[in-house]
Amino acid sequence: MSETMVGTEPVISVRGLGVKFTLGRRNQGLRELILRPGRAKQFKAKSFWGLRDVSFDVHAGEAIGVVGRNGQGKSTLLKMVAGVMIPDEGSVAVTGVVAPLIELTGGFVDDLTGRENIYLAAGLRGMSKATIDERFERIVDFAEVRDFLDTPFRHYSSGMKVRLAFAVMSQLDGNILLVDEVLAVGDKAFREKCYRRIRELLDEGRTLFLVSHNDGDLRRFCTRGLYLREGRLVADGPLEDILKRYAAEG
Ligand SMILES: Nc1ncnc2c1ncn2[C@@H]1O[C@H](COP(=O)(O)OP(=O)(O)OP(=O)(O)O)[C@@H](O)[C@H]1O
Repeated sequence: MSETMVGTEPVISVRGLGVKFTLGRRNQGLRELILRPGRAKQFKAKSFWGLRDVSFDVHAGEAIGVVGRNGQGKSTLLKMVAGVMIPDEGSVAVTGVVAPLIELTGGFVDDLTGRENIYLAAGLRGMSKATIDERFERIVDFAEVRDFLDTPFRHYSSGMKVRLAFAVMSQLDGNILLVDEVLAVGDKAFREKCYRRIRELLDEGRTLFLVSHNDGDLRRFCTRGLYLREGRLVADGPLEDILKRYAAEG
């Protein structure tokens, strides 16, 4: 954290955050199910904490890399900051607006054209029609889908889908940028373009949360790291220290 941040209010404040998941676990194999159908409805619910006792503050302009092995709570943490999940314990306070570059194509509709999806996705995230009109060309240029604008989204290649979704989301005005593995998708040229766009957004003073398994991507943007293990925040500090610790334990 720089000297100027000391004393300023955090843009994200997470306190004692806990999220509990319940998995429906079938108690019988298929054989049992067929041979003894009367007992086929026996299930055992299994609960576990996806996140537990997580606390930290983030100040405006910080760029944070979130690391941890598969299934340790990284995406869940970003979803909590995005406000798309409700905590079972603790709290997440966010000042400002979040631009979530997570589950990118989630809000896109297969039957609508690229053009319609741009208006729908940006509109749903609070962008006015006038602003979308104004940024439309920029979005289309970035996504390189001009020839497919009036084609239904379902006919886009998977790379084209992600390109269009990233192009829309990265034009949102949110002061907090959440990026979850989108850089792992797409070809090299598109990744470079995403890097440039993220750098621009950072230079404008946005706050970044980046989940990645790629140390190069983390080092490129982030100065601070959060290390999650089994839903617990086991380390929070300078990115290099966090990467070292993760490498030693991972
Ligand atoms: N809605 C849900 N219901 C039940 N379990 C869930 C749900 N969402 C996540 N989980 C579980 O919570 C744990 C943490 O998941 P999460 O997606 O946050 O991990 P991650 O660290 O992002 O993993 P990866 O590196 O594989 O993307 C996993 O065991 C996952 O299966």
